[in-house]
Amino acid sequence: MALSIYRLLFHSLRKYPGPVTARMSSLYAAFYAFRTDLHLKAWQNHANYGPVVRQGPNRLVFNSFNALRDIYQNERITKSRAYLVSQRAPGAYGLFNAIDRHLHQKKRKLLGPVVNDRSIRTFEPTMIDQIDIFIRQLLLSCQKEPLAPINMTKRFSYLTMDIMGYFVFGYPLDLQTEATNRFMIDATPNFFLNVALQLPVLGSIRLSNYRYLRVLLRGSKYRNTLRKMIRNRLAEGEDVKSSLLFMTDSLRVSENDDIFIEEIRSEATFLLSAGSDTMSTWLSALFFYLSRNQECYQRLTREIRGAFRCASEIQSGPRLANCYYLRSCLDETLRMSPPIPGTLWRKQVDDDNGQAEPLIIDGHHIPSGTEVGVNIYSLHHNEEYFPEPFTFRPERFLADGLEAGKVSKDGFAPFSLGARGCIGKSMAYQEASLIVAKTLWYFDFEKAQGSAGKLGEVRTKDAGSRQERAGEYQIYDVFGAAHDGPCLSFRPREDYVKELVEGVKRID
Ligand code: HEM
Repeated sequence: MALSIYRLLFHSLRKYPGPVTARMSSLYAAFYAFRTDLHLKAWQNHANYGPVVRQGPNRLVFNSFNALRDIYQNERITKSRAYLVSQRAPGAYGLFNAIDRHLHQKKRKLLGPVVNDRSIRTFEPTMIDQIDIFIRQLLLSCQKEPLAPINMTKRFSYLTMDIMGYFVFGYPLDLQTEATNRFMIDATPNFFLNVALQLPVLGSIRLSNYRYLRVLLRGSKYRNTLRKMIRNRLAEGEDVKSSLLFMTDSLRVSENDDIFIEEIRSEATFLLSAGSDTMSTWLSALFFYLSRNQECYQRLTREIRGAFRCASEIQSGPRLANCYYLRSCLDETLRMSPPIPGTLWRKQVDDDNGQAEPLIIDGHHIPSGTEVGVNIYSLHHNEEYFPEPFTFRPERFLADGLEAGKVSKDGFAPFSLGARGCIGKSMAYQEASLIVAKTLWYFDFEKAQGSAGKLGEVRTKDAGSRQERAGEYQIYDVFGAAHDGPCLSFRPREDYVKELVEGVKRID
């Protein structure tokens, strides 16, 4: 009680507005994280309280691109200690939770060659093989039952995890064609992570140090499969072993394979999920918006079908890069339904004497010890930067659209920015562009008939639903985004799918 009164009346952040319960306790944000609508709550709070909101006793969330730059491109700011909840043992850090900036830099340097343009180009044929399997499975579903509703969340989750399985370990998870490994796409651990990230105190307790809790969250099946994938990779020899170096905490290869496997397991878990959950959200949301916005669908289809002469031409290069409308559809989807929709909490680093210089964020002097962040969903729906923010309008990202409202681009940050921004951004655009182009080359699609067709639409009883969200794809904030649907009906373009009919594999 006394603590709550202190936080409301005497705390150094007392002048910042916010819900009373949020100003008194972190449980406020944890509650909405538990409900999976914290992103909507943050957006509502900005509408009610303005561009700076106190979302916890010690936390301020901003809604401006100045704040975005001041926080995420600031060398004196690092991740909040709350990220330590994802640590798996004392002293063991991964790329995601390396709070120390020097350690993070070292790890990032090691990962660099794995995701640079050259290695992504080398990987492209494997990626295209997986996309072709996706296309064949769609075709197979159409042949079994014409216009059958197909749940795109499932299909994209399988596809993107299969791609990451090959990318990280050269391992065939085969989620697209076999049911055996499909437990790998469980979002439960991310849900618990997001709740824990709202409770900074857990960063000190480090819940995930408790082995049994970790097993409970990820399940032994998941852990065993990962172990198999790592062993499989190690069996390929010393060169490959060194290529996994970027995933070790010690930044060296352990002599003992068991320790080595343990070291890379948590980094691998993060990487598999970082590169697949996000992609699945992006693609599911885009197909949702295309199925509801006929003009965009028609324009994009014309662009893709006019850009290539045959399917084998659909690969990275100038033709794909010149599909500007495709790029703007991809960006508009990331804006409306960011795959990481929440607030990435940051904190000022103490200098060598344990002191911190005054920190200024968007003109505000921030007391030391305060955690700060920008909520990506709110920023992307800020009317100042994106007029009619709930309308899917890819044109706003085209060159002439940008000239009309240049400010928009500065308020667009689905991959975050700065030293901790997404390292997989180029690969993500490449993968998404190929998947969309290939699908539209071979198929026409539309929203499925009946109640199945509604899957993925905003439910009016959800918190934060207002009339303007009616055309939005429903995501649930679990650090990444959980979602379901859309269900679509596909029509193969007969002259084009003939070449695919051979080699269709049966789906379970
Ligand atoms: C739609 C696709 C994607 C989106 C929206 C996205 C978004 C993000 C965001 C917002 C972060 C910062 C997280 C934080 O500060 O806590 C991040 C980090 C990261 N992402 Fe992505 N990501 C995507 C795809 C990918 C892919 C395909 C890969 C792998 C190839 C990847 C690998 C990573 C890694 C390794 C980090 C950690 C970087 C670091 O801490 O230095 N991401 N991503």
